Amino acid sequence: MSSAGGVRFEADRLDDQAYLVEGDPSGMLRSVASASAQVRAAYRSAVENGVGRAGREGRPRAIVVAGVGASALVGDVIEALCRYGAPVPVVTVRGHRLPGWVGAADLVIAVSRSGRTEETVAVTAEAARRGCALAGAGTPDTPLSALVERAGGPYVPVGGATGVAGQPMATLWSLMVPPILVAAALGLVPAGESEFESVAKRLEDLAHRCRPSSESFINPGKTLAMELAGTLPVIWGTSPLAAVAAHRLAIRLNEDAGYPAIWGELPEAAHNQIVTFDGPLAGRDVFADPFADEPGEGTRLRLFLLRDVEEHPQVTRSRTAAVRMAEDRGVPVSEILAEGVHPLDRLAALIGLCDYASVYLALGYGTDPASAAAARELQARISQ
Ligand SMILES: O=P(O)(O)OC[C@H]1O[C@](O)(CO)[C@@H](O)[C@@H]1O
Repeated sequence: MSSAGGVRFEADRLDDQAYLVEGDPSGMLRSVASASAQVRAAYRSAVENGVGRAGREGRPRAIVVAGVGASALVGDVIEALCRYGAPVPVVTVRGHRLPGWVGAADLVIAVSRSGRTEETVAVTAEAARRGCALAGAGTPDTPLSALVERAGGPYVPVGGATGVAGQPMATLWSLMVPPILVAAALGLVPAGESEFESVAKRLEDLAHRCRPSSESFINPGKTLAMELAGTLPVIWGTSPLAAVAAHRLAIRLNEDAGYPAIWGELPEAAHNQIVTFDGPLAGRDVFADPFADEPGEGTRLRLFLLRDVEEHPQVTRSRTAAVRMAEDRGVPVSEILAEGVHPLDRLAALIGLCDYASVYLALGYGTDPASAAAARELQARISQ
């Protein structure tokens, strides 16, 4: 048993079927299980809504993806997919303003589940004023959809769902598939029906293995949640794409469980975050833990390596050395190896598992994974 902020993580809860329903009133576990359905539906909807027209006027000079939070990860995924093979730069803008260089030769893809997020709407409006080509994904009949449609761009509607199914964190795949298909229409990413079907199958398989009725000792989602519990997680990706999954896990932990997390990417993290293995938060209790049952129990640093089979050889050396160094210093390490040939398959393998782990972690702490109350409070405070 571990505790944080006076809230106990109770592993038993993860195998208590009644609690998994009661403790998750909005059905976040069901929304994670819907990932494969999201992929299939978003593929159909993107095709029906004409994402293919993005390629008709030739390639843009650059692609800018506008979004914040989970929606901004879509830009990071496209950037990671395009980084080494595509002749077009991809930049994600998480803020209110477009960089000065963006102009009429560029394509701006706006991503927002709500279609109303202040930053994303502001950037898209600025892009429209500068004459950029626009595309988008999110809720229809919103300020965002109006901007994209007025500019003649494809806008792929994402659900009309309310509750947890309407939350950006719960709809990553619905938001991600259409912009990737825009990049595919531009010849930048090899992704079509068969690739997305394979992603859907992988997510389906994970949903089966991580289902609530599968017990902790054979359930990889519950196992990962138990490894996360009581730690300050340092999550590293070993490739650009795996780093997006690391970022995704960190922000899911924040939003689902109110849990802190540090994420990074090798080789960069080997130049700075590795020093934390020698720091005051490593290898022993870091927060006084009034509920600890055993001496030595409490929150401490733990390294989570999200591994991609496509690692730079020097990253492989760096990772191997970092694991040894962590073990020498008493920092526990969990490694998750992404399976799959296509990069999207490997991304799905990592994100699919991490999404379950994050929700199970929240439930183990008795937290409603759909509340994200502080983020809403802040938005409400600044919108007045
Ligand atoms: O996709 P949207 O609706 O623009 O929301 C962006 C982000 O804002 C939040 O709703 C928090 O304010 C996050 O949950 C989400 O990832």
